[in-house]
Amino acid sequence: MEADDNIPATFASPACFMHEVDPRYTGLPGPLDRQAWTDVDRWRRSERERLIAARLAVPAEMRARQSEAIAAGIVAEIGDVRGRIVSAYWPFRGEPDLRPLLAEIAKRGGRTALPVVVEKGRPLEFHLWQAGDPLSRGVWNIPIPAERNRVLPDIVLSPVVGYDAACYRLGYGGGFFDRTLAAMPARPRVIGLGYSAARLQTIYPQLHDIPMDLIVTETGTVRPAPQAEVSTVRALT
Ligand SMILES: Nc1nc2c(c(=O)[nH]1)N(C=O)[C@@H](CNc1ccc(C(=O)N[C@@H](CCC(=O)O)C(=O)O)cc1)CN2
Ligand SMILES: Nc1ncnc2c1ncn2[C@@H]1O[C@H](COP(=O)(O)OP(=O)(O)OP(=O)(O)O)[C@@H](O)[C@H]1O
Repeated sequence: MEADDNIPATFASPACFMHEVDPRYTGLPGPLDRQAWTDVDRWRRSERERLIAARLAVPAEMRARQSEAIAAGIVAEIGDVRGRIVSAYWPFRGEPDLRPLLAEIAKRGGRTALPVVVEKGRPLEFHLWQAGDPLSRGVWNIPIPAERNRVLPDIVLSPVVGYDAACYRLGYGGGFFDRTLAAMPARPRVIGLGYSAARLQTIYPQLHDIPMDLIVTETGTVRPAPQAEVSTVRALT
């Protein structure tokens, strides 16, 4: 087109200032901290292995007692469950066994569900399941409800491999719970749970990590400490 001949040469879009943004907010590792994220990844991998091996080394009957104490802590936290949907999980690799709690919730008029891996890299689904309902094998052979009654739980019980004082959760490394919570239309109450021996100074949270509302262990309940910013605002008003 001839009119274009008079337009001075310019860029098709504004210059990109991405290089001036903290790389963590672009979702891309920048050259300076790529090494740091690699280190965190490597550290997470070895901590997962260490913590899973440590809990599997605890005698089964001690783990069973700890599971009971954790279940009691959860009951105290969730209160009246009538008409509510609580999701838990089918335990593996030494996780606390909350199956008796699921039965208790059903007895108290709540509904219970299990997480289902649809595909690696995708959010989990939650399908209704209660004691006695048939199970089938899902991805990684994890037992899942045989019938597909998809629900959105009000309360999600999320087993931790490790946790920290800010209630961040270290899981198995699939990113499933983070992806799931990020994709849910309404945020459920998220209760992390695990053994107190799984406590870490920090999990080095990354932008995708979503903290739990609280963590229940066999020795008590951990709530995130109030943020420094929040107390500053309070102090000013
Ligand atoms: N009991 C229980 N069920 C659960 C979870 C959980 O934490 N506990 N999940 C919570 O998210 C989901 C499953 N998450 C999982 C994440 C990773 C692996 C796993 O074995 N990963 C392999 C790597 C596999 C691969 O990369 O191909 C591994 O760690 O070796 C298993 C389950 C849903 N069900
Ligand atoms: N909301 C998200 N969107 C895209 N990718 C995500 C999201 N959340 C997590 N991931 C990816 O998943 C990977 C594993 O995350 P992370 O190490 O936090 O797993 P985890 O919480 O220990 O595992 P899990 O929840 O399966 O037990 C990360 O590399 C991250 O990039």
